Amino acid sequence: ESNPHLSTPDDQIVHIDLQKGARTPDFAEPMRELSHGTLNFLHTTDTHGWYLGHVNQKQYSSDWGDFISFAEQLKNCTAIEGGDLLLVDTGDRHDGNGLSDLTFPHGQVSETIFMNADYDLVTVGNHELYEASVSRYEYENMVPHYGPRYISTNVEYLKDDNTWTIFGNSTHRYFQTEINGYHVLALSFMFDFTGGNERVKVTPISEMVKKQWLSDLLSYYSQNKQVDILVVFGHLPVSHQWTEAGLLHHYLRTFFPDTFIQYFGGHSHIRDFAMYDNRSSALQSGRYCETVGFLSLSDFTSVETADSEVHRRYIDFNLHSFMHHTGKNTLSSFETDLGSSVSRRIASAAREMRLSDSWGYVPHNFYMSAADYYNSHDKKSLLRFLQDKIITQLKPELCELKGRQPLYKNTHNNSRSILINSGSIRYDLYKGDFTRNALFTVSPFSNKWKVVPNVPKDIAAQIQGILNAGDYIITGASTSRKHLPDLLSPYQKATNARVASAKMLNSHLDGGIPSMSRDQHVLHPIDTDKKSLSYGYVTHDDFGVYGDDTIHKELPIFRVPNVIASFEGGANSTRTPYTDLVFYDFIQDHILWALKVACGGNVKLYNDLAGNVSYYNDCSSKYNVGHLLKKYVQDHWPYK
Ligand SMILES: O=c1ccn([C@@H]2O[C@H](COP(=O)(O)O)[C@@H](O)[C@H]2O)c(=O)[nH]1
Repeated sequence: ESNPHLSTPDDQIVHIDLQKGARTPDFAEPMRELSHGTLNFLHTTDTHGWYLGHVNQKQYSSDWGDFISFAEQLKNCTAIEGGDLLLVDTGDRHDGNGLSDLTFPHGQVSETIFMNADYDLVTVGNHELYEASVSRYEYENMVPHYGPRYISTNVEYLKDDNTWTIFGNSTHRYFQTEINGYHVLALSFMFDFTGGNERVKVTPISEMVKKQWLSDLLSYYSQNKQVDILVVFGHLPVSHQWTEAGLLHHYLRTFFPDTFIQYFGGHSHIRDFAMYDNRSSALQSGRYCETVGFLSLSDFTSVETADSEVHRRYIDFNLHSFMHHTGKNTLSSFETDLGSSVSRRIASAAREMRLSDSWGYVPHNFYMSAADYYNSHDKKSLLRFLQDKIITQLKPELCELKGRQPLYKNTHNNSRSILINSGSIRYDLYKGDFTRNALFTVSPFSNKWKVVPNVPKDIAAQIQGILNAGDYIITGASTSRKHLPDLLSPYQKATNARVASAKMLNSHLDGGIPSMSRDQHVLHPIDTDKKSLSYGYVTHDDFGVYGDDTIHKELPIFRVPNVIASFEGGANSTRTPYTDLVFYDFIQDHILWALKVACGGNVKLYNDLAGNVSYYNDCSSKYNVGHLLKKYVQDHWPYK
């Protein structure tokens, strides 16, 4: 690689500090600068345990130790220019990476790595709320570690003495910044999450705005205290389409009509920036340690002065970006003692967990939304690959239920269709070693498999179509599925929304180019030399298309289906007219809903089918999608 920094004696250190097998970034990539203000923020969200970095992707190959060095160095840089720097995290710190998911509870080791970062504001995400053991660990370790800096305004925790308390140190934090002495009032709100365990409670924003105690608190601060800025951070998307964000902003403005409000969001895993009015802005900083969000403000304290200056950057999570923005050109001058000790700690945790054990070599990248599932020739579609090659390896087997339930046998040679929700697929599969870590990154969920046996073929053939159809069918059906969890992840929903808006824009401009990005239509100085650019984020937000620090070529995006479905015909000669419908237990309610729709008025048929649902394979730690992938890699892509 042409890397001026690595030609120094320091190059050896690069290889020590990047985690095992990790690729060095391209230090020649073109970069947009940060513009410092008097109040600056670094924001992370939805890290999901990726503290090891993305070893197969040079663009995101830094680890959490590098991030800690970056934050420390940037704090020095902004201080020299007379600015404060605050660090903010908006939750979801596990589920999706071996480092966090190989321990019980999830996050037991990875949280201790995360906690080395000196956050000023930390809060809880929905992934801290699914499992009671995880919520307890978070409440008993992370909350005391960050003390007054860990807050939540609308999430509560049930303590052992059976009393409810706020999930954090307080509902708010009021403090002064170190350098400029700004008076900050911080609040934290999570989206309306209903899937939590029995020890947690989320009060939706629509209910919060009616709470007397909250209105008393806001009145008190607005009338009795100096508030230079309201910082509202939480596990909640910042998009204009997310109605809870608009409701919250409208409510806060009734107490603080002129105060600058800075929002930080998360959950939908995208890079995003929005302006809600001319004295507020909102930043969302992606996912999985791919992005560090940077936001700076100047002239924001008084409505009388000139317009506030707002600047945002989405920083790629690699050493090139981190060193560039802190003006360091050797690794030894960049790394801090704490940063390098955290890198070493991660390496030893990864060794203990054997995260880099690998079973074969993935020959090329497979993409969830950057390849077209609907094009059967698109060899890079992860969803099509999973559908055609991976889930078809499933066999009936019982683990927990062994001896308690008969093992399913396809005695009549039925055909078989296996369905999974696309939301269970969390990340692309990249070219390179298929490691233990990849078992968790592509699909971390430990779901079990169920079967509806003997479904008439014409009924079975409709299920995927019904589940993938647009909302108009769903709301029009007599049996609404509104109460059911989303089949898509929030990220996939955001992707589909982007595809839809790009289609609208394209059809408006030139008669319709399916699934092309808007970047095609934006005149951009760097478009002239796209060949030399690498693929990566090109973010479209309320400020335009220049927010990403590294100048990339944009990957195409394609619509993601709600569910994917394999179909295996069985041997022709003796095939029955029935199909066994096999699916992840997470989507059982959806399957039954779709079955009911497909059965139409034939209530008896539906009742007979639904009454026969049983476990097909309950060995989740051996047969979930991650493990089926591993089996395929061992059989088809072993090391030579
Ligand atoms: O067991 C599970 C749990 C969740 N999902 C999918 O994930 C989203 C939730 O997204 P988060 O970003 O994790 O909050 C849910 O809607 C499902 O699509 C799953 O497939 N299996």
